[in-house]
Amino acid sequence: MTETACRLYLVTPPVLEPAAFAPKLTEALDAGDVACVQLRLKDCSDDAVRRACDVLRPIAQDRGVAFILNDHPALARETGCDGVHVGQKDTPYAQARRIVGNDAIVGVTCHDSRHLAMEAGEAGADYVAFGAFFPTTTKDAEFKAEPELLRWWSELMEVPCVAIGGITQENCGPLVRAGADFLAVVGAVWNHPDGPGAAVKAFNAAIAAAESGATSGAESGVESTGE
Ligand SMILES: Cc1ncc(COP(=O)(O)OP(=O)(O)O)c(N)n1
Ligand SMILES: Cc1nc(C(=O)O)sc1CCOP(=O)(O)O
Ligand SMILES: [Mg+2]
Repeated sequence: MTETACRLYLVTPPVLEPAAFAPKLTEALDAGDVACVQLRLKDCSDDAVRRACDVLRPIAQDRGVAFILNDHPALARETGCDGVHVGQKDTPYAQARRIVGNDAIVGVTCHDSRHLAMEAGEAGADYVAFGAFFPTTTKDAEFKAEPELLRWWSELMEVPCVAIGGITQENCGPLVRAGADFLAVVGAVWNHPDGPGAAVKAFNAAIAAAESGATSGAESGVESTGE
């Protein structure tokens, strides 16, 4: 499996039934290169999060893919996740770090803000996330980011940056060329008409093409995908 400099960061749908979702996750991870999976469940109980972690975490970790929990540092630690992702309205970075420990991954949403990203990076975040780069139907995204932010960050800083929001196999090229270390994706993988495996393969090809300087078939709009 070819590993590109920019890698795929899968984020789960906000509502899922773990047993039904498990084969989809397996298909995605067995299809190509994925660096990380984030379990992002919204509007559900802590026990539902625990149950989903118990089913889905081993699928990722057995394949050497990091499993990160969104929003819940204490549950991330309790359930053996590799880390946690926190936003600006969630547990503050320093508290999340204290809860999960120094060996775990802590990623921080920074919207379109250089200031928030520098704060998070200086505090010790393992990555900063910028977005939304494109319109998305997965959530009401309040902020809009431009590829130039990724270029500025990656030229100046060592801390990896994640791009998120409406990213597809067709539109990801400029983000890859601007220096995104990871592309975080929901809809374009889980809603892909040919399934999540085909979606991961198409992302891997689009990222490799962007890194080699080519404009891929996907980027030129030849292939169609989910939202
Ligand atoms: C990789 C990544 N980037 C950004 C987010 C968004 O986090 P947040 O702003 O806390 O919003 P919710 O996802 O919690 O709705 C993310 N989850 N992952
Ligand atoms: C969870 C999330 N956070 C965003 C942000 O801008 O911080 S955009 C987003 C949704 C990403 O889903 P999709 O790949 O389907 O657009
Ligand atoms: Mg959050």
